[in-house]
Amino acid sequence: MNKVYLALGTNIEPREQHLESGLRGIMEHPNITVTRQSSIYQTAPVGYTNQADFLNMVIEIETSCSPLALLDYCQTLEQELGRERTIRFGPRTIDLDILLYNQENSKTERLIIPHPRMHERAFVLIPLHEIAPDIVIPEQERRVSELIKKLPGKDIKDVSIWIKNESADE
Ligand SMILES: Nc1ncnc2c1ncn2[C@@H]1O[C@H](COP(=O)(O)OP(=O)(O)OP(=O)(O)O)[C@@H](O)[C@H]1O
Ligand SMILES: Nc1nc2c(c(=O)[nH]1)N=C(CO)CN2
Repeated sequence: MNKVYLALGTNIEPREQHLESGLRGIMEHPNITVTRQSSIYQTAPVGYTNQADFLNMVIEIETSCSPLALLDYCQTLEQELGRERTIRFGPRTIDLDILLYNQENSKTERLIIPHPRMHERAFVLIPLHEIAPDIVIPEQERRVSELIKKLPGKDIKDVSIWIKNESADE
């Protein structure tokens, strides 16, 4: 079995529903077991900043799928959930990124593992730290708990725990 970390993100309403649909899609795959999931975080947009805040989370899965099979499946789910690719780093109903695949280091045209921007993104490192603080990021050769300390204070302030509003579902 392979231990993999995935990042989920959405900034189009209804954001919680999109996150839940993405998570459900992952759970429904016969060869994937979700073993841990972080809290949901509300995060200010990074990169292209003229867009709504995101909800982000990170999950740990065990899977017999290859990295490329996993990428195919994530992209199919993104399509099914109505993601349109327009602006780079722009708004999306659901974004599913592969962060880590065991301790592998690989670069192909379609897939780079570890995800090339994960080590500098508070919206990835903070949820990842909640579920796997001691995991080492290959290439960086640093634990998540060390990388998080290098984040600028401003980036950390842009990430806060999202408290689910139960009454919003009624
Ligand atoms: N680790 C990875 N996880 C997901 N996609 C990846 C990865 N490495 C490379 N890619 C490639 O990146 C392409 C663009 O992905 P996507 O549209 O999700 O980017 P983005 O979400 O806008 O930006 P970012 O990758 O910075 O989160 C995908 O088509 C995929 O082939
Ligand atoms: N806060 C936040 N910002 C982003 C995100 C994201 O998931 N959360 N995803 C991006 C492209 O993948 C670009 N910027």
